[in-house]
Amino acid sequence: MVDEEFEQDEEVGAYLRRSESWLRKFGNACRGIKVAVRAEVSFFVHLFVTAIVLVTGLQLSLSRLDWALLVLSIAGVITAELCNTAIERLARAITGKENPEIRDALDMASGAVLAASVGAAVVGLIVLGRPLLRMMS
Ligand SMILES: Nc1ncnc2c1ncn2[C@@H]1O[C@H](COP(=O)(O)OP(=O)(O)OP(=O)(O)O)[C@@H](O)[C@H]1O
Repeated sequence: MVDEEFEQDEEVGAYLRRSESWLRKFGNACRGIKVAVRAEVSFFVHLFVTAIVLVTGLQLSLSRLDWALLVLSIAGVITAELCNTAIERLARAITGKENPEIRDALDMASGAVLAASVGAAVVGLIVLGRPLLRMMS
């Protein structure tokens, strides 16, 4: 009986510890986003463009699929920008000297942001272009 209660307490304790660790991971992830938004001017540009796209989308009667595409594209750009910022931080922490491998890594990370941004711009044009023209004509 005492053993059973002890086992149950252990299980509850392990469950609480797991939840705490998930909460901590979530907190760390939010902190990462906050640090990146404060440190990178380009984040403000992305957030500004995101706000314009969302407000424009709300004016037009977009389908659920259109909204899904817009949200996915925005998330893709923000994800690429976060990875780029993280790689820049790591590069700075590793060395302040010129290094061809670091140059390649930084340029690839910038390429990821470029690819995600071009993709998002194309999706934005496809999704918002026609309804915007219809609204203006
Ligand atoms: N340690 C390094 N060794 C070699 N090349 C580097 C190094 N640090 C930066 N570079 C080169 O300089 C470019 C700009 O790097 P930097 O980290 O200053 O990015 P940034 O201009 O702040 O870009 P972003 O606007 O994305 O923040 C890199 O893409 C890379 O080509």
